[in-house]
Amino acid sequence: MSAHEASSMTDRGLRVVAEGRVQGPEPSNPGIPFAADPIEGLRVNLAAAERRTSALAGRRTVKKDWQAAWLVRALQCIDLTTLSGDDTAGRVRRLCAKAMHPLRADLQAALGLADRRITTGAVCVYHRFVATAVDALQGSGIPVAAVSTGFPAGLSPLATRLEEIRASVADGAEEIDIVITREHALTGNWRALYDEIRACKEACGPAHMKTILGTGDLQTLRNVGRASWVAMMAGSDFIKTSTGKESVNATLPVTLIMIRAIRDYREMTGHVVGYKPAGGISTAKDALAYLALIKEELGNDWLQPNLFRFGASSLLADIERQLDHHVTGRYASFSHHAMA
Ligand SMILES: O=C[C@H](O)COP(=O)(O)O
Repeated sequence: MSAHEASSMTDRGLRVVAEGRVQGPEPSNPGIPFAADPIEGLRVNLAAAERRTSALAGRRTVKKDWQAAWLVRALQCIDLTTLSGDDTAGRVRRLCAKAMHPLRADLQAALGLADRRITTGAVCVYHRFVATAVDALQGSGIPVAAVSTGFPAGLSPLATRLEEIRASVADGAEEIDIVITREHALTGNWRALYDEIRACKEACGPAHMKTILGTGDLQTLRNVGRASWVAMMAGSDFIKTSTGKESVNATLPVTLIMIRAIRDYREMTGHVVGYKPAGGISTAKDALAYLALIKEELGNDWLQPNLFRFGASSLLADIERQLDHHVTGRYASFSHHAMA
């Protein structure tokens, strides 16, 4: 198939990207005073959650000619992440270069998007590399997200975690991904969890706060739902599943519980909270299943980077590979794509 044929084939789908609002509503959540009722009253039906989500992964969620547009949108929602012990300034700079130009120019042109500025949603790094990333991304409008609370365990003293948040904001991070003390959730000490997250929110100042629940550590979906409520009541701008370091990271059933909590919280308070699944999401097919669930449960407003992000280190490579296939009809090897 020629690039021109592929381009007309995807035109209809890509109009969604071209005309869709990339800058839709922002999260706006000042939080509310601690309330025990939404936590104590929360019930979760595990079997129903699994039934609701099991079909998504298998079914063709989007028809072929819309897939390219959905995949480009998924790409725009990625927090392109490197969180390894062997991270270096050089690796972070390469990651930032990729975030600014996530699609090869020929591929972007073949998709009819040559005149669009397509970037990832953010770059996510350890505090040590915030200044490097801010410098590398200068002028791009791409925010830097920092994991700044003794990531990934989050067990350093609260004062140290708050200081780390303030230091990341001072270095230019516009988003802070905080990690909760899982012990508070596991022991039902919801008030302590609320106070801790509230203190982090204050330390974030103008930066958006994404609260990582460490859902794989929380033992039950009910705890996931309750921790989601506490995080939102305490003022989180986003709630996020995982650090990527737990043995189980983002899953669709966990997503269902968290996004329904977002929906119910908005109904109760009018406040809008974003969602970030993270960890282990590495294929375009996975990404499509998440987008389908978000669309069905929260609606189109959440299908844009202001309210939805994938925390992922390798998802971009597969998305680019699938888009390449869409355009050329052939699969390139992973090594063909930069940062693969
Ligand atoms: O928040 C992002 C995660 O740490 C990335 O996890 P991943 O490497 O499994 O994609």
